[in-house]
Amino acid sequence: MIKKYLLVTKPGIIFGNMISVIGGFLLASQGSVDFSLLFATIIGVSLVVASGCVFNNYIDRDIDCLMERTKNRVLVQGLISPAITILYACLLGIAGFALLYAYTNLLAVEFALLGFVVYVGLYSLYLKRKSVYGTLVGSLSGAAPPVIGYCAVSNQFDTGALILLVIFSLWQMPHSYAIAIFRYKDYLAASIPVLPVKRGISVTKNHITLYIIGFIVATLMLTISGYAGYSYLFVAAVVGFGWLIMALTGYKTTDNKIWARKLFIFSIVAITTLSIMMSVDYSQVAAPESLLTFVWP
Ligand code: HEM
Ligand SMILES: CC(C)=CCC/C(C)=C/CC/C(C)=C/COP(=O)(O)OP(=O)(O)O
Repeated sequence: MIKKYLLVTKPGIIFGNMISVIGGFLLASQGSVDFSLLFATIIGVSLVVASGCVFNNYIDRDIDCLMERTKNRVLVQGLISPAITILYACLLGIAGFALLYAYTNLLAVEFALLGFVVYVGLYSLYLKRKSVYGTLVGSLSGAAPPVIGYCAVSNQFDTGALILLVIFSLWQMPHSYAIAIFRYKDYLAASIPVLPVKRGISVTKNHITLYIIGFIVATLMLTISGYAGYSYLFVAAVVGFGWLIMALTGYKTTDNKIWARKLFIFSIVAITTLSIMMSVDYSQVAAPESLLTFVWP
């Protein structure tokens, strides 16, 4: 009974985002951690992400039934009624936003709202089905959780927050493209315009290589800008160049599916490792200038 209500929230994605929330939060904390704020931020963001995922699953029922990977999902099987699904998604979202509003700050709430609107509104409702740029727009939503974690502490969108946004946005492109390659038949069957389907696997390999190079530069900028230390820099360089070398083997591989699945698995290892390293190897920076002070209208 309960299991279907857990599965419909995409626990794997929630867990992955939780790691990046903690990474952003601890990076901004710079050693002085407010654990009650951390707990509220983790739960609040997880509830908002869960809400977004339930809405996404509700919206995607018609295409999920066409893909091997998703055809057995809870809503495709009709295990939860549409009305209950919508109510459940709303309750998760209300609880998450209320928690963030009560215990964090308006800037964090605004980034949660941004991530939610981009994921459910722009990506799920429209771009995923209509545009090859859906993944690029979707990556903005996936970059929201670590920025929420960071801003829950900093209460300002400074250079550190911007670098986090860029790191996580760039990371998601090879992550998603690798999936789109090893799940190529699924996306073709569901007519989802991901890059490999629209422009071919060779072009996608070029994009993957360029995005990983951009990702490496962005990850190193955290240390160069004084937000993270040299242990983080070393690990970021090893992980980034390891991922790049793995990507480059794609130009010689005889089996794109196996190569892409390895690249996807490495993407999870990469982002998890970096989230941990930025949590433990921050550096004491002077109070950074705010780049962007969102004000609530
Ligand atoms: C443009 C953004 C993203 C896209 C299009 C995307 C797409 C996907 C897809 C389709 C899967 C299922 C792969 C499979 O099972 O074959 C997946 C798995 C996964 N993704 Fe992403 N993802 C994105 C962002 C993220 C973010 C931001 C995180 C966390 C930081 C994340 C973490 C994971 C994890 C942990 C898995 C494996 C667990 C699972 O399959 O549920 N992804 N991703
Ligand atoms: C604050 C907030 C709500 C942030 C959103 C965090 C989040 C869920 C990021 C993932 C973004 C994304 C495009 C996932 C793929 O969805 P998909 O529909 O392509 O995946 P699927 O085919 O497995 O359903």
